Amino acid sequence: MGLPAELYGDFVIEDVRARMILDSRGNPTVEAEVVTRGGGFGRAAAPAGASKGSHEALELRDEGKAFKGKGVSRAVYNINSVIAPRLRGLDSRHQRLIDSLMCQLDGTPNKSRLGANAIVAVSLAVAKAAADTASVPLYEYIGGVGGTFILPVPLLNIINGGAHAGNELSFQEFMIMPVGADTFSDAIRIAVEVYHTLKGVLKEKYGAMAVNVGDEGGYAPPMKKNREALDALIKAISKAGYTPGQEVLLALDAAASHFYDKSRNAYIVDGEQLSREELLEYYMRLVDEYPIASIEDPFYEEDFEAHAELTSRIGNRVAIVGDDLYVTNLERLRKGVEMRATNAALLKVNQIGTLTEAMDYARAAAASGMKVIVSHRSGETEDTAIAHIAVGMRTGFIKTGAPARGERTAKYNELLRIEEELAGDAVYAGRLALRGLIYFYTARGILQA
Ligand SMILES: C=C(OP(=O)(O)O)C(=O)O
Ligand SMILES: [Mg+2]
Repeated sequence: MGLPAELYGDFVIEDVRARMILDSRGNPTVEAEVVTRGGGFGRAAAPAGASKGSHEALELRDEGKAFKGKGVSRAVYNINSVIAPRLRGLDSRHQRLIDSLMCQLDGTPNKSRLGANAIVAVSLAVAKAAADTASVPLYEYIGGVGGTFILPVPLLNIINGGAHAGNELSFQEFMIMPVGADTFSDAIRIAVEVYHTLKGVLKEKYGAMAVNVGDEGGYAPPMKKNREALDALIKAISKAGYTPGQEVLLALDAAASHFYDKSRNAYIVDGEQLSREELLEYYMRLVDEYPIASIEDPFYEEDFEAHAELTSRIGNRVAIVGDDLYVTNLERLRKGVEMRATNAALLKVNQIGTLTEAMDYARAAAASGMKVIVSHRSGETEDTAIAHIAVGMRTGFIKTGAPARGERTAKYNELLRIEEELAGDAVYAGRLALRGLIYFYTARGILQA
């Protein structure tokens, strides 16, 4: 069969170009555009982390004075002068081939020559251009037609701590999961009601300054202990008229590498020094006291054993999620699977650098029974690709900040549009997630976790 020659020609990449734009922290980042012969257009931008895992692919930054050494002119140059000439004339649908060509051109294990920021922007822009040429939305291009799409449960980070805020909270993210809704739009309404109610709760107890926001749009109150944040969330959920543990669950990103003191082999939590065993007990108490459904990076990024211990103790009722632990890297994920380190994996495309590698990682995680959470970075742009990846890959979960700040609402708003577009052909993952019935799209088809 195959497509007629004229149609095949439509998908041919005619141009690839790049520019510097700003991310949500006011830092330069790189944006790529791909144009196909048929007039298809794709534009994508690289996000940037603040609490990065040390095994992430490298984000190439300039060393000169401009932007205090944070510029991206080298990454932009690499797209325009190294990548673009090699991509022109290729079929934009050949994502795997194009991604591996970029990996070859780079030639390093961590994409340090061309920069993962350069590569990820092009990789996503190629997929968007191919989808546009085919006149299908990106989620459909990624996920294919014929199966029910799943609108993900959002994990909304509404209290910011750690590296994302100027307060003393040791955990980085205190999130809510509005599972008790029938639709994604209803889940967002619940989340917004809790977010706004939380503002009042925080003002009342900590004063007006407490509702200044952190990098991901969550409030950054002057709290000292993690339980203060959890108590505030519970109060806000109840005051907004919902039942914690039923309609709304809690989720944490401890981001423990950032409060791990290597020299003492100990964790500094709530101003106290805890051994790995004491931290494990601390988590066990927290999940008994609060309706916590998910804990990301509970231990520092090299301690697979401690993750495995926690997963064996509470993995039957709580998602233990690897972010800095896996950095969207298949090799590290495989080690995690072998050691049963976690039962869930975070997916950040820019941690590894190409859409193909990120999708391989998601499939491998799902095939081993792990839940997959598609994630933004703390430094974001208006790019909405991750909303499409979550729907297309039917991961059932997305974490993309508070329901405020344009770079975060860009993703939630895109999901609202997708929901409307799919109408009855999509289900909201909320109650499915509650019952552990999330379906994953895998290379071999649909798999029930
Ligand atoms: C989103 C996160 O933060 P960052 O982008 O700063 O790594 C995270 O740690 O999950
Ligand atoms: Mg994290």
